Amino acid sequence: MSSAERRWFGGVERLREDFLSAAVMEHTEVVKPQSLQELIAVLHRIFSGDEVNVEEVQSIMESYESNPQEWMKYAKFDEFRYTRNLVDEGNGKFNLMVLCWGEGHGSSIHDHANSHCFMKMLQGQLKETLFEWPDSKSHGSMKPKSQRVLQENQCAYISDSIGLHRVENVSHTERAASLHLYSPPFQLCQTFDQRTGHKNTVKMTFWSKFGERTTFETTVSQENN
Ligand SMILES: N[C@@H](CS(=O)O)C(=O)O
Ligand SMILES: [Fe+2]
Repeated sequence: MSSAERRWFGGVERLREDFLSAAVMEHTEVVKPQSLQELIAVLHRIFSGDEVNVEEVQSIMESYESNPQEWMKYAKFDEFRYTRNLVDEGNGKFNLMVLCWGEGHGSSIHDHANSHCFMKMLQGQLKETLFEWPDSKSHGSMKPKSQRVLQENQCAYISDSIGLHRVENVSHTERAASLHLYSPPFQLCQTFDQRTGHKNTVKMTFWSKFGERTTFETTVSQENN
């Protein structure tokens, strides 16, 4: 590409960014991000204020059409459990990450530390099972409230007021990848024993940050899977 062409493309990109910013500010909500980079730019704009419009975030994340080339550098799988790979720190307002689920990998039943949690499928399918918060008096097992299979490009939402969930890649042949946004960001969550309802606080760690594998010391305490 010549430098003149580069300038031209740069100009077009800026125009598109201005358009997206204006659309988001006016809540026209018809913005379809054309790339992961553009999705991140729109999310920064949406989260620049103090309020979170759940439907708006959900619909924008859903309208991004997953393109593996754009998120491949974050998709680092482990043989034994699902991995959490940080993509963007959202100016301190949110964490955006790619979660990589090998065949049969799943999370424990957990909460989301009072944050909003958006979960968009990038590849494959994930089964989400919802649970009620266990009653402190009843010592019995936790019964599933509902279950659904999330399909490619779908974006689900959960928060502690909706309940708890377990997420699983039940496929024996296909891996899965999902894009998660948490606002505000958090590092600790609670996991629950399905048989007793007993809970534990666990630290959530990153397998990689910005496409670079994090060191052993910071990943050793991952326990939510
Ligand atoms: N909330 C989980 C992933 S999931 O099972 O929704 C996490 O951040 O590790
Ligand atoms: Fe979760």
